[in-house]
Amino acid sequence: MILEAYDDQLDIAEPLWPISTPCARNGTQKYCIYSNPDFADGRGIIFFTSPERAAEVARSSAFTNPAVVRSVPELNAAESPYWRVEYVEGKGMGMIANKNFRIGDHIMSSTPSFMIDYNVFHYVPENQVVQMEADAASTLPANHGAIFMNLSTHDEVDSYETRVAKIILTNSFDIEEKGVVSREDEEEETWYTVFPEISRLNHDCRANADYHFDVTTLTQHIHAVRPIAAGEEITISYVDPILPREVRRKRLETSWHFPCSCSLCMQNEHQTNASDARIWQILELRRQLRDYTPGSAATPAMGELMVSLYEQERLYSSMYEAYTYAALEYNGVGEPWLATKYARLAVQHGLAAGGPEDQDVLVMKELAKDPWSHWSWMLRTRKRMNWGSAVEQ
Ligand SMILES: C[S@@+](CC[C@H](N)C(=O)[O-])C[C@H]1O[C@@H](n2cnc3c(N)ncnc32)[C@H](O)[C@@H]1O
Repeated sequence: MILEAYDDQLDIAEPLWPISTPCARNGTQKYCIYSNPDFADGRGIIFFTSPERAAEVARSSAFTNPAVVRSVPELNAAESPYWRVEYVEGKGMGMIANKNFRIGDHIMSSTPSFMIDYNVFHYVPENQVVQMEADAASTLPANHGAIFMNLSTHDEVDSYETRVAKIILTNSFDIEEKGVVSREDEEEETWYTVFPEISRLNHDCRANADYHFDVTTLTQHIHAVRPIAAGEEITISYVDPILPREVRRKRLETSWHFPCSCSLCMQNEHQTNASDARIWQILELRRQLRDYTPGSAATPAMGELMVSLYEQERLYSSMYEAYTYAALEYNGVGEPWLATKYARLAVQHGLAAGGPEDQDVLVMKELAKDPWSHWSWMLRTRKRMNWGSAVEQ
């Protein structure tokens, strides 16, 4: 692995990325630090990626039209009437609600400190990644740098370099977005991303808030997915919530290195067995409801059962999935009113959890507008009765 100076890059030059460090090269692959301290009115942002991706990022709307980023409410707020950062027993710092929130209420929004292309971890040796991350962190504007360097490292660290690496490891979200670099022919890419203020949110298997990323503003948004009372801790789920307890616990131990002590993990044996049984039933129902062949056994009653199981399981951030299944089943047998009821609920809950671009939200908006013209109208009936030329087998 060779470290290369920045100035041999072809198409990335000032003022797109005013600050850089030497690049790492591995065969034809090349990965560099691209830092822009002017991003989001002087908040700053760092990318660790290839020159081609950095060039595309710099052409995206968040860079070419700063007004779109500026228009986000509560953007990068260091303090807020909505929340405060406070020590929480057994979890380190956490975020506490300063007011009551209703489902769908916006809590906070933040732009990243770092966005690291996942390929970096495949092509650049670990010690070099650590050194480049450390060099990059020092390019953040002072205020942003101080917030970033104060984030949790989960456990003790002994050097500046390890601190930066551990902060990134402890606080990153996987941002899987087509569109950060928008090339149709590309597979969806993943960016390992730190949003500093949002990093104070601790885990709960039945979280009361959820997040989604807006690619046009490079912003992570947090919304309430159930009513939150002033004084309650605001939480998100670090793992897929639709997993049996032992699997959730193991994932948290392996990936996050803390034992799960949320209310769901601490239930007694009867409650745990009942919860796990519901999870297995949800997974089986999901398989049947996703089956669109003529032989599918899916019915509206299964959609209703799915909604009930999600409610019993307190799957607040996923409720919109259950409503979506129910809406599609009712529409699939020609019940427009119940289909519309569930489609509206799916949109209401989905906007908070998945955001306006979420696939279920888009499909449910269409269904709620006109169930009769929706692709799902009488789909089950048509398939089972083998009606019409549009029937796929
Ligand atoms: C993204 S940070 C969350 C904020 C962190 N507590 C702080 O002090 O900044 C993730 C770290 O918080 C701690 N953490 C988060 N959720 C937790 C939970 N439910 N129980 C115990 N520790 C938790 C773990 O140390 C984890 O590595």
